[in-house]
Amino acid sequence: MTSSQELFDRAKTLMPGGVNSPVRAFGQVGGTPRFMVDAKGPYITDADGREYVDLVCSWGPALLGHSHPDVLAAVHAAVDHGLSFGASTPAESELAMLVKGRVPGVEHLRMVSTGTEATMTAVRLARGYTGRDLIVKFAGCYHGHLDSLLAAAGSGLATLALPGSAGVTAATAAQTLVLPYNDLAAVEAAFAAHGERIAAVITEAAPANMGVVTPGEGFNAGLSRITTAHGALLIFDEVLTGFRTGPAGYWGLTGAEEGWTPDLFTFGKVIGGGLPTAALGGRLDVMDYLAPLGPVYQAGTLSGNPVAMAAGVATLTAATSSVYEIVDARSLELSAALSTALAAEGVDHSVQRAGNLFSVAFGTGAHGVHNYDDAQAQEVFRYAPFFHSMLDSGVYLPPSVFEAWFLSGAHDDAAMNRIFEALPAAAKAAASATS
Ligand SMILES: Cc1ncc(COP(=O)(O)O)c(C=O)c1O
Ligand SMILES: N[C@H](C=O)CCC(=O)O
Repeated sequence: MTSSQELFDRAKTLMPGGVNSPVRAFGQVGGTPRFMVDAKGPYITDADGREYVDLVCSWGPALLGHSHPDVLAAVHAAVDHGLSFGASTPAESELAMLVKGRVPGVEHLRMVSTGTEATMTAVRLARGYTGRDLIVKFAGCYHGHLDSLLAAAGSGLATLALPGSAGVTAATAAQTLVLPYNDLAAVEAAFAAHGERIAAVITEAAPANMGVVTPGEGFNAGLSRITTAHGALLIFDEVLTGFRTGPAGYWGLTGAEEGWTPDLFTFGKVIGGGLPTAALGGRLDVMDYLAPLGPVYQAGTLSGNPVAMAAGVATLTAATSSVYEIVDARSLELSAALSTALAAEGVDHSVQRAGNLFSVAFGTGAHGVHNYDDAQAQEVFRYAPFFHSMLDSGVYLPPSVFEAWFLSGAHDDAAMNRIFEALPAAAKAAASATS
């Protein structure tokens, strides 16, 4: 009996499934979730003292690696002045200025505590601003666990093979139109049929919750064009991609060059540097529709928490162009090595990429994954033996084939070599998997 097993057995008597977020439960890969007690740089250590190269990075926030000295120092300094004031602080504006400096389309910003709160508020704001009721989302895109966006939601729902969530009323579900990803014709058709009722289209800037999917050439630009033409808003969910795929997120790699800007952005993960902070921001006239200036209500006891703000400011300050260069280069190296190892064992696969984000899909061949149907049609059964082989070799991957792999600026040669050495055995395990 390992410490993780003992801790998991105890947790199961205290919490549903023994976890506080479903993907942590190893439901798709089986076995005992590792209980973690320490994380530094590219490594994470479990309760049994086993150290792993971490390719989860807290599901994205640890862009700089774990326990970055600048972030820890900023947090310690903030803690010395108190944990929470329930009042405005200078650090909120410092973080907002850093965001605006990177993403000029963010004219005003509202801090919240989780990505879910950011997207939930963006949806309410879009409805309030436009006076319309329908929201368009794409199958396989995950935007957090708000009722209206849980249909065909990817992430943990994909992992558990759930089409949506119980507890969402039919009336709420009916106000969400779910369309296939990467299909602009379907978007045009939805607007032709319901254009005067659609408040917003929400999309992951680059989907990473059905595995990674590359937005097709012109797809995001097309969403911007169509929504603008119909007086609807485009909500660009950068909770996962924001400040990770580049200094200005995925928009910085696409919209900035193509000359379009979404009406609203949502951010999470990296913006809080590992503490619970997220945000929504965008057009001034839309954002100022929020209370106290406007009629759309939103609030939060811990919003703009001073310790979280300090972590966010320190993280964005330390995330210089050289950090992005490292993450981009490591991502290319690792996805190439992954593909080489799988090909050597004759495993049909595609490495799915969007900026520096990537994931693997099995049995998808030359076609790859372009939407949720493709993602669900893959040979999911090959991932569990692949995952456990990597885990046994000291590499901690996301415990679901539908999640992205995350690197950091701290993934040095030693960490990368450990991953490279683990790949051949894992590829062999994937090759011999049976459904
Ligand atoms: C694209 C995207 N949007 C929203 C969310 C929700 O964020 P949170 O888990 O902080 O509520 C997530 C991840 O969880 C995400 O990946
Ligand atoms: N896919 C999710 C976020 O990006 C995984 C994190 C979670 O829900 O626990």
